[in-house]
Amino acid sequence: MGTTEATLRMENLEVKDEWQDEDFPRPLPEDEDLDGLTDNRMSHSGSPYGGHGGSAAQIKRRTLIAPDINLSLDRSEGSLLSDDILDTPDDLDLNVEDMDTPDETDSLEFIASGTELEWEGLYEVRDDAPVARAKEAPVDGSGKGGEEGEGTARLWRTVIIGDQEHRIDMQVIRPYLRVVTHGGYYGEGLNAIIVFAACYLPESGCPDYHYIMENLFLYVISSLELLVAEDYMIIYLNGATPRRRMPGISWLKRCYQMIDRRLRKNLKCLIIAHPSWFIRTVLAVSRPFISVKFLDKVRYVQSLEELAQIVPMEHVQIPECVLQYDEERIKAQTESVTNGGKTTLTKRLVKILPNCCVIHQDDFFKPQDQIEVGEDGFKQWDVITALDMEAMVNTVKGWMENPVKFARSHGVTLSPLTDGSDPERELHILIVEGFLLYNYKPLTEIYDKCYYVSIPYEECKRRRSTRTYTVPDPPGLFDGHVWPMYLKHRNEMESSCIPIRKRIINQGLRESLLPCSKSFSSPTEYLDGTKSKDELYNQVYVDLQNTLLNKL
Ligand SMILES: Nc1ncnc2c1ncn2[C@@H]1O[C@H](COP(=O)(O)OP(=O)(O)OP(=O)(O)O)[C@@H](O)[C@H]1O
Ligand SMILES: NC(=O)c1ccc[n+]([C@@H]2O[C@H](CO)[C@@H](O)[C@H]2O)c1
Repeated sequence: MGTTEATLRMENLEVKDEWQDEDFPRPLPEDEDLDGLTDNRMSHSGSPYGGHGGSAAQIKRRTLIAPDINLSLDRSEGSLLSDDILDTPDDLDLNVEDMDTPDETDSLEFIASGTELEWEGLYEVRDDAPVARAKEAPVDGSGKGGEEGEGTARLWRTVIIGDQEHRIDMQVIRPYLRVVTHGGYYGEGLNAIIVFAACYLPESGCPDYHYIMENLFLYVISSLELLVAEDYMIIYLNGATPRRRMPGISWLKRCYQMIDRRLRKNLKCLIIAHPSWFIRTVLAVSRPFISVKFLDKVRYVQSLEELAQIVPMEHVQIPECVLQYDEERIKAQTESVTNGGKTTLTKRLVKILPNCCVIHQDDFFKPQDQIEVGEDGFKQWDVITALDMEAMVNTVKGWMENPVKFARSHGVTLSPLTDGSDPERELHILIVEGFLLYNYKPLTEIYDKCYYVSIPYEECKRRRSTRTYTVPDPPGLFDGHVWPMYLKHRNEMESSCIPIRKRIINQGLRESLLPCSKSFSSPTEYLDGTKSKDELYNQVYVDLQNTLLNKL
């Protein structure tokens, strides 16, 4: 196999002759090397980390020495083995003090002081070369050391992180090595794509779970050190990962904290594919503790198609189960095509969104005897004074002040992130649904995400004729009052700078307003109410997910 000109610039990284790379995910070589590497690493059959083909060269065993990382394998506080880390997988106490992001100065410093490690050596790893040997069996009390010598010599990998030397038990993590892979490069230069496939993680109930995760942790950290030369992105494939395989928060937190400053700063984007509510909620509740800069790097994609729009996928390995998961999700979306309408839509959204409360504007109509009668002889139902808006705003404020209390008093079941977690810190959503929301200033100021459903005059009239409100429409109400009021309010709304992203084209429209609150801040979405109910639902659901995730 040929060499590559690519170089790693690794601050204070020392490479010793103890690193054996056979199982290690490697950066991709230059074009001419690609095929050989792909054969081994891009397929999912058999062991993707088997030895490379091609002419023999010498194995270079290397020890990576990364700077400024304090790792300890004892069980003292803060060490990898300490119970407070490993036994509290869902600990949300994210210390993100140092989750800062790159600035120009740091990058320059880094490049200036960087030690260059040439890829060349990494590709000259061959089976006929000297075998990496652990210096000694680990003294970890785990009994996992295995014996040195023939047949077991490759089972240990030595890495030096900070001042400490660590050995990775390669045997125990061998089934999980595909957790981290190199997915090629993006943009100009050596901007690596690192793929983290959560589905390959061990199940939390498996024997030696902590021991495996501890070794996997070291493996991931050292993989990152080796794979990342310049800026990089991580694709976190969350799909097809049952909860029992999800890494504990502490493990993820530890990963983040242990990677050195250069890696942290050079991380440009963390893409979470197929995010579950769990992952999203974790980030949501961690929001107060995670730096805004770091959160800005997080992007969510709902499908592999969406991922492919952002990332060159040529060398990104997608596990079979994730591919399947992706297909099933698309199917589910396509199959569910039917339905729509703002109340209908709201009812469906409430069922799927976590901790979601609803306030219906219609519930705030004043009693019939308080509704004014206009010059046209009709009761004026479609004006803001027909509604007790003060009461409505107070209700919205009640939710804002204490969504947990609000939810409980309205019979909304709260879904805790984890047993015993604090519901106050969880994500809460409020949908405010009504026909005259954007025309009432105290409310327009609180919406974070707005939807605007429109249908043409004829369709509106037709649908209305099938409805029976608590006070049925007298003949002529629609043309004499309802529709004219709609046009008036729409004009008012449009001229009051409320952002309607897609302007209404059809003159004969009646809108339903479906603003949605908490933690969103995106412009109003125009929805075509003539679409089927399912189409509308899918559109809003996906949009809400994306908006929520990207704005958190
Ligand atoms: N996308 C749709 N396609 C066909 N019919 C629909 C669609 N959406 C709603 N409908 C029908 O239109 C009627 C009104 O729906 P819905 O109650 O959801 O609307 P709304 O905007 O809440 O009305 P309101 O003016 O009472 O607030 C219902 O009969 C519903 O079944
Ligand atoms: N919900 C009611 O009490 C009521 C009574 C009379 C008319 N309406 C109509 O509801 C629509 C908003 O959902 C408005 O167009 C009202 O005309 C509602």
